[in-house]
Amino acid sequence: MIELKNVTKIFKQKDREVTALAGVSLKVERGKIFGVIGTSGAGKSTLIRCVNLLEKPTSGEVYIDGKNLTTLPDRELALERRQIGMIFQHFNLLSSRTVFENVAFPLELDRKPKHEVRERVTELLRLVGLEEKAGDYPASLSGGQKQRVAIARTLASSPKVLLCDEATSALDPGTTASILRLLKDINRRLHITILLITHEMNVVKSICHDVAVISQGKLVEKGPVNTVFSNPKTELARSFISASLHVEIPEHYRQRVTAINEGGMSPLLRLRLTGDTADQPLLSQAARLFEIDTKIISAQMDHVGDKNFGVVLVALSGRTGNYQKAIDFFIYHHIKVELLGYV
Ligand SMILES: Nc1ncnc2c1ncn2[C@@H]1O[C@H](COP(=O)(O)OP(=O)(O)OP(=O)(O)O)[C@@H](O)[C@H]1O
Repeated sequence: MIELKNVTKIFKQKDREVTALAGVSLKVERGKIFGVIGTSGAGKSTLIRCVNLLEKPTSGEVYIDGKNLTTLPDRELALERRQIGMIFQHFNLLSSRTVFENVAFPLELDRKPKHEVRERVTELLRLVGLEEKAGDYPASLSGGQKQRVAIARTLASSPKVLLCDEATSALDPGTTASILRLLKDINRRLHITILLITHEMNVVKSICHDVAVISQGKLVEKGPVNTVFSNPKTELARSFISASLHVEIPEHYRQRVTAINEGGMSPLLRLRLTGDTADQPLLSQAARLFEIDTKIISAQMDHVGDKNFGVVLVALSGRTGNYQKAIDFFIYHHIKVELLGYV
């Protein structure tokens, strides 16, 4: 449905060039939700803006539904763009228009008859759960409600593709979850293909089928979400996954932890479990094999599809001479181990 082939975007400034995208290729199958995740400046906005040619790629091709947009004359491109809806972090609503009038706007531009506009807008406001706000102005709405209006407005043109540019970044976690549920619902019910960009792995985890990780304008990793979560190949993907888990050293441990073992102290380890390691009872196996004890201090396990992953903070005790053997055992079984200090 969406295909980028070797897309490069170079911004030319007075004294230098910035390569925002360097040979990006990706394919989003019809009816799927595809997430692109990356840190600030990685090229996410440029990538999503290249899909509807708000930014013209310096080289490479962009296909929507099999049509190469990069070679279309402006008039045809304008027609194709109607099939591509877009929502933004800051909603971009028209403040002088009511909720109803905002959603009606694209239909009015299309010169649809009044009764058709009324019917369609009412239906869309029902879909996003805002029928009662039809006469209100954007200023009186919450962030989540504004984003619902923006979604309804973009759906008014019956797009085949929806591009979401950090659509939940300005929202609190509860509102984010409800907007993500709405996007998932739209994807399922209206069969709209969604490409979203985000810096939060939770967004990807909640609704995406596939994910790509972008760094310095390149896609460094991509695949089905459960494969990437269970077996991340790059350090960057791993760090996004851990950031979606909130495992902190508790304050009373933080105060006691020392960099050097002052004798008889317990190593404090952070264990990152992904893929098969998360399904195996490796902590108790290590305990039996090496006569050590593992005290769990903090932990969070999560799952995507049928794959588990998680982070566990443990303090080792027991047979002191076997600590390193236990750590080697974990590493051998593909657990990522960090020694945080001694307590
Ligand atoms: N119009 C422009 N002119 C020059 N450089 C630009 C322009 N737009 C983006 N860039 C540069 O391209 C790179 C990628 O920017 P982009 O906005 O795509 O990143 P991003 O991942 O969306 O970041 P953020 O999450 O902070 O929005 C950055 O180095 C940025 O400074």
